[in-house]
Amino acid sequence: MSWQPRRLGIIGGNGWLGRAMAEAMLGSGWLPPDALWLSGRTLPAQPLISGQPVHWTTDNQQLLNQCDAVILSLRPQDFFALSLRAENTLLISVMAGISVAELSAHAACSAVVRCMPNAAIAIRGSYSPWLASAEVSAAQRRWVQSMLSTWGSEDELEEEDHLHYLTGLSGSGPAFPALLGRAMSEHALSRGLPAHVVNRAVEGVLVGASPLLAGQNEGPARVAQRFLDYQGTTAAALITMIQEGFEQAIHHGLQAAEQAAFNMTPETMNSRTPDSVPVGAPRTKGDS
Ligand SMILES: NC(=O)C1=CN([C@@H]2O[C@H](COP(=O)(O)OP(=O)(O)OC[C@H]3O[C@@H](n4cnc5c(N)ncnc54)[C@H](O)[C@@H]3O)[C@@H](O)[C@H]2O)C=CC1
Ligand SMILES: O=C(O)[C@@H]1CCC=N1
Repeated sequence: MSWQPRRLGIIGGNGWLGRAMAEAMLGSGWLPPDALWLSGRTLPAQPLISGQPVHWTTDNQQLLNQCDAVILSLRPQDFFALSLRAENTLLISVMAGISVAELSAHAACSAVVRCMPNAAIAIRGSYSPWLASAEVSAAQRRWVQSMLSTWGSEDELEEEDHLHYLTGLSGSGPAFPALLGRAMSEHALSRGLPAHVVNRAVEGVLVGASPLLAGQNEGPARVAQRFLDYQGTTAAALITMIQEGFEQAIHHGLQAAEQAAFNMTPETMNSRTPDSVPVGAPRTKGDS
């Protein structure tokens, strides 16, 4: 048996992710524009890139009345101020750190899905792990899978802790190669190379070489080892980077993101600064 909502809504539909999700679902032909409702605090200054005639509203209740599946795509710190009753709605959250239990309690809704896409939705290349409350039926799960497939690839998870962890690893996704690229650019520019050459060299590394790593389990580890075994100039760079703490910095960064996701409470949401979540700090929410 299949499940199909009459209409799908996105609360926060004018944001970075909201617009990207809408474009992906429309652009793939998965959703007709008339079946999509988007809400924002104000009506958008710009239509969707695709120019498709979707419904826009500033009234979240109107959106809820129209739609039987609704994606929550507002910032976590705006969630608890949102007045929401979604009893008969399949509620799908992309928000970092707001648990299934919190979603369910705040929205008076038992059928809840959490997923964690990343900014690569814009090119339909997101990896989006997700999990569902027990009240989400098998048919609804299949529908969720098909929706997430328009954003890129997906995996259903069993444990919410794993979603908190992946909020950093894959949810932050494009930010990490971007940081690597920034460090490489800064160094090359400091050595006097022309900016256009630096830009093309870094893009070649991050974008051109990435397909080398695609689709292979353990791919990055094998590729790195092959260069280490070669014992050439690349190994000189890798050995120095490893000795200088490259991997430790990555591990600490992922741990900091996990802690930030796990400890997202109304108190921490508005007060997070780069050093406000110490690495290795004890977990404070939940019992695991
Ligand atoms: N940007 C990213 O790369 C990722 C973001 N996320 C999650 O996605 C969610 C959305 O993130 P972004 O799109 O980046 O944020 P954003 O700030 O670009 O968009 C949020 C939108 O929600 C709107 N909004 C706030 N309160 C509202 C209300 N009461 N009713 C209707 N609209 C309201 C804002 O005006 C804004 O347009 C966040 O919870 C974030 O944790 C998850 C994975 C990746
Ligand atoms: O940086 C953030 O808070 C969002 C949530 C997960 C990835 N990006």
